[in-house]
Amino acid sequence: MNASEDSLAPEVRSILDAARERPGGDERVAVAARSFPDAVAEAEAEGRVPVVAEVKPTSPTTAGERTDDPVELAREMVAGGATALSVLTEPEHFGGSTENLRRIREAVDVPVLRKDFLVTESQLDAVAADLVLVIARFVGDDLSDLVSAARERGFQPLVEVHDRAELERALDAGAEIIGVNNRDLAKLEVDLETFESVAPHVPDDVTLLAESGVTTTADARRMRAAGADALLIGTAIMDGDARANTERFTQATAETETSE
Ligand SMILES: O=C(O)c1ccccc1NCC(=O)[C@H](O)[C@H](O)COP(=O)(O)O
Repeated sequence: MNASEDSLAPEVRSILDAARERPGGDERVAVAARSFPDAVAEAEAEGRVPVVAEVKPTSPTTAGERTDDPVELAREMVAGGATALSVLTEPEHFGGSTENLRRIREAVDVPVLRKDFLVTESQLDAVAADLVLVIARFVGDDLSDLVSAARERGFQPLVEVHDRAELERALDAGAEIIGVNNRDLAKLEVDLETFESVAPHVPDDVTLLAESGVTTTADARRMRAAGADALLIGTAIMDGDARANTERFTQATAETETSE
């Protein structure tokens, strides 16, 4: 365990330990990815807030588990105007699976992000997706190699950062799609100021996501005003009617006041 890992919340340590044990795929995947930047541009052109809606059955910070068909949930999110979907594939702590992702990607035509805690190159080969998450804090010095390995397979890597030092590492690794996670993996606390403090330092040609903690349309507008090209929203969409919830966020433009 290095110093940075030492400070992780116990739940996150457990996620990381499980990730290190998880096997990779048998064969190298080759993906013809649906372009995420193009999907973001299309949403903007149509007057929708670009939302990446997350199929997240449960999590260490959520009570209970949503057990309805993930494919139906995904279809509802797309019907609500989601620009892309994020699908948890982590099984032990988030109730996800690679099979969920495979079925969802087959059922929808928007880009699909594989949301997992990947730490080795072979884990990229477990399932095809349009985007794959690489968390700067979890992969340490392997960040550049994992970004390259993801691209070699056709994935669009989404590099997740939490502070400026991680942002610099992501940029050095050649990241073109970056997510600033408002959730601090050391304490599991969410603070939207995290995005606001990191976003001004992100170059304009990067597609920038605000991740975690967007629970109201006011939060959505706040993240957009701070420079988010897209919003990654899980809990607030999974809690109740996924289509109506997604619709509320995709219509949360600065001009539109929507009720919560
Ligand atoms: O969501 C959690 O409880 C969690 C706990 C520990 C590590 C990661 C966690 N979440 C992963 C995510 O990145 C979120 O699912 C995603 O950003 C959506 O967040 P939210 O809209 O706040 O559900």
